[in-house]
Amino acid sequence: MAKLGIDKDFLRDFGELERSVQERVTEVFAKFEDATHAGLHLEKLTHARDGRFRTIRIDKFWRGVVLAPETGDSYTLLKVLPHDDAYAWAARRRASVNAATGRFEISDVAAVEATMPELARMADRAPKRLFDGVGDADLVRLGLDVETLAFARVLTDVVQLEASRTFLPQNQWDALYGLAAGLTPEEVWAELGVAPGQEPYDTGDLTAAVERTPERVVLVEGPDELMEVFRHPFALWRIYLHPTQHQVAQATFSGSARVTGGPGTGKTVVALHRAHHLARLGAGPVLVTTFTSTLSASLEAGLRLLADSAGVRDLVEVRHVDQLSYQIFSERHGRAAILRDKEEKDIWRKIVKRLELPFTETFLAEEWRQVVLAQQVTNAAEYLAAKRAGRGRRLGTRQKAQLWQAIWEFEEELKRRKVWTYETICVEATRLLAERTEKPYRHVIVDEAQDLHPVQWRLLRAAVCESPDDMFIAGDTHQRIYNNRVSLREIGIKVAGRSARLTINYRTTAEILAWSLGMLRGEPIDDMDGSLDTVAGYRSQVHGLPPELRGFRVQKDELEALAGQVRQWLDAGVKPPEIGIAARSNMLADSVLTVLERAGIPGRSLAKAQDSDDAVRVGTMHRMKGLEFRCVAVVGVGEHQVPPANAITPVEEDELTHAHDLQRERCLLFVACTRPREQLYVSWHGAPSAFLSGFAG
Ligand SMILES: Nc1ncnc2c1ncn2[C@@H]1O[C@H](COP(=O)(O)OP(=O)(O)OP(=O)(O)O)[C@@H](O)[C@H]1O
Repeated sequence: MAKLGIDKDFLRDFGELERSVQERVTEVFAKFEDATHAGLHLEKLTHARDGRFRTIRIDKFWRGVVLAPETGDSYTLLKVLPHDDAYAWAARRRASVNAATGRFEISDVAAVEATMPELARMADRAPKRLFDGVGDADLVRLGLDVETLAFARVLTDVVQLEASRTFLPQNQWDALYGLAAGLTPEEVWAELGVAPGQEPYDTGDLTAAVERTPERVVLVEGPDELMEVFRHPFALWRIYLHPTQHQVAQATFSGSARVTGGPGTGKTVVALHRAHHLARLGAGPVLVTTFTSTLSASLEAGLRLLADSAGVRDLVEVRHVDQLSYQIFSERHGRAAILRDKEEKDIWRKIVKRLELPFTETFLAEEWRQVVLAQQVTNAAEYLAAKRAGRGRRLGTRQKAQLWQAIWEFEEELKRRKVWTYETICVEATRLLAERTEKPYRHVIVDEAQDLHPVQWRLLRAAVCESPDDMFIAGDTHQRIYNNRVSLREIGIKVAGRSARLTINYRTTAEILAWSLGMLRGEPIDDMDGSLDTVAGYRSQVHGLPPELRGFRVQKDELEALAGQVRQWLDAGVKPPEIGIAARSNMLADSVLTVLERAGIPGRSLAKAQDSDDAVRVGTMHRMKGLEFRCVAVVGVGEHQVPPANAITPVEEDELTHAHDLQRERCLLFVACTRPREQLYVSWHGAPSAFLSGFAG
């Protein structure tokens, strides 16, 4: 039976073809098997560099370009173009097999030949070349063929390399780009998904190579599968995974595992694929969880796109972690009365006053959350012995005794009022789960892991037995936006030796990514497992405009200019929901909504938006976590607004917490700035935020 492969680049083009052409393409390829048997429709090119390219008639005007094997009957659809363009496209190119990865690649040989002489001339005059520090043996080991090696040797800067992305063989370009981004040959090797000691592949067997390239070619067995691929042409992540993403999503781990990586590197994509994979294996229920309802709704939507059968879908449950703890709690105790933030502050305030304590209520609340709840402290002796690693202010025994008295009174007050906080519900739910011998889930998958509190981690740990593939954790500590710092080891989650790091950003442009990363440079950020995380090697392969930074004298001018910017995006054809506006405070987000309304632009708060709302999304930076838009404006990034004074513990109260607060605020701005796919606009009035120093001009 003939096998048809669909190349990733074609699927992207397919989404942009006119509907009538899309329908015709679908019809032609639904009958592809008959067509190839009849041997009628595939036409050989006369002046081809690669004799294996064929064209196929779509209609009078359009032609498909198909790669046909020398033997066997597996075909790959590469392009659909107007007649002459299709022939010209195929005539310039060659298909090959990468010796290191075994993957199939296409190169635009004509472009390589046309560019080489000028690059060589420039290289002769240049003092240094881009890959002077890497020997031929390493480049060959990384899969470079003779032509690409010669090409790499005349490159003098990374801009030339970036410009060659469209014509060099894909994996070979990836290897060069990884080296140019500062990765070692070994790191590049690992990223390409090549096992250590892997023998070179047979570069003559194209059919095997196509089958070995799932990140680029999806093989369809019949018309139904074909329709399914064509149904969501822009959701490429459903079908084509980077080798590292694929490996992590499908691996069998002897225990818990995790994936890390910068913004937009596909951690959520991997988490979804993993959930799907584990559900397919069918060992038991899979929980997919995270820390907010907005995020769990977007995970749910992603899974709906991915899960192809009801059986698989039924095994996966998506819910955010507080929802899970509340459910377990309420099954036993019924509804819980939740203590509101304001009430909590009042209780602490009264205790401070009554005991005449030299601490603020914020300090006490943090001490309760970050020490007592985080470490399951239940009595004075345990509190005296507890680690206060994340807390800067040193306390003497007498002060600790005072603090314990305050915390004890607070907990007694909660009991007296019969009220709960999300954390105490979580603690109780964990206790209930610990009593059960049957755990509710066989696998737990956590997204945005950096923002879970230790009590939430304990709940999740208690929801699944320790076993192979029990927990899978996706997160990025550079995007931590709450004060929750956790050591996975201390919670009983061991991921050492079972971690993967993603480095290619699929969301944002290289310009936006580089600018945003500048904001974090030099910040020491933990990796939740006893070491420091790094941003080394993060890169994007797409280019666009640099971020636009604008300062104003007063807020009124800033917001008016924002409305003008949004109008400009809309006029350029960006749809309202593809625009996101982030502000540090709810109040500023509300002002933005008012200004948009006055300008006649539909706006919707992210807290209330439904998928179907045709409006610009406006919300706090916190709400932007995990989301993405074509264009993003981050407003109010002034010296007094970011960070806001009330979010930063005074240095004289607690030095370490002060530093952590600043880091968290910096990361929050980083999160907001890494949401756009195409354009970023950042504005302020008065002096810019200190976080922009060195960037804002
Ligand atoms: N293999 C892939 N092919 C195409 N697109 C991809 C791939 N992997 C991820 N993407 C796209 O990249 C974008 C970012 O992916 P995702 O949200 O999973 O990243 P993330 O690492 O979780 O991001 P963040 O940490 O910033 O929330 C999404 O639009 C996703 O569809």
